[in-house]
Amino acid sequence: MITIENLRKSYGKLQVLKDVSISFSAGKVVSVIGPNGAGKTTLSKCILGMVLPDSGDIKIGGESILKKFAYRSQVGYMPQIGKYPENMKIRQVIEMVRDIRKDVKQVDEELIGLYGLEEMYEKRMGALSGGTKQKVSAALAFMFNPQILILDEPTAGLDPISAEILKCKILKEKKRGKLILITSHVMSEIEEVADEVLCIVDGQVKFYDTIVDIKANTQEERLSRAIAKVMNGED
Ligand SMILES: Nc1ncnc2c1ncn2[C@@H]1O[C@H](COP(=O)(O)OP(=O)(O)OP(=O)(O)O)[C@@H](O)[C@H]1O
Repeated sequence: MITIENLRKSYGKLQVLKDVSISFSAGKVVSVIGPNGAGKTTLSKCILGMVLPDSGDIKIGGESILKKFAYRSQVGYMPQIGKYPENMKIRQVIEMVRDIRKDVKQVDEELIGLYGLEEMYEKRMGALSGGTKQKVSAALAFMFNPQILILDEPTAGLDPISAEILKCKILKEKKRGKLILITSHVMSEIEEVADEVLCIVDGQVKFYDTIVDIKANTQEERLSRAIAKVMNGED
């Protein structure tokens, strides 16, 4: 579904992505892990078209997406921290985005309902708690039925019940054939929702494997220990 070929990106003298090549298939949840500053968000932003790589290519369904726009309607994004106009009400933000995406006839409002956002529609974005803002971001990411979802630390800041709702939604959409890339540092969460783990260290792919194989190869039941073993080269 997504093929990344020899991707490189530098910010000034800092080389953030160093020749990254990888393919992701539909119907999978892939957890993107790695130390702070490893290049995870930069990779996501390249796929989203928010950052232009210096060289290499990204293909979706076999076609290069670089400098193209139409494909973006197929990619939903939930940022780590959503930035919204402080004075707009939740209702206005949702209406505005719906207006931009008038082409989509069947909107998915499940998260709006499950998070009870309608009851808070008249609250201004600037007055919301961090967690409620996250719920708005999650609802918007899933709203237009994108084939690809990129979720950056999606449950950070959500209370346990709200996090559970989001995890169920992720699994439901995966079953419908979507590709979901999740950046997360929470191993228990990765274990619950992901099929595969992509580990990026210092701008390079350290490993990319299924959770089943990572555990089998390291003979570890717990994913955190299995990953620590792979990182230390003990498998
Ligand atoms: N717009 C930018 N200009 C300059 N440097 C940047 C920019 N965006 C990111 N960087 C740098 O690129 C490196 C990789 O950042 P990135 O956000 O991709 O890391 P990450 O793996 O997502 O980290 P984290 O786990 O902390 O979110 C970091 O050193 C960061 O400071």
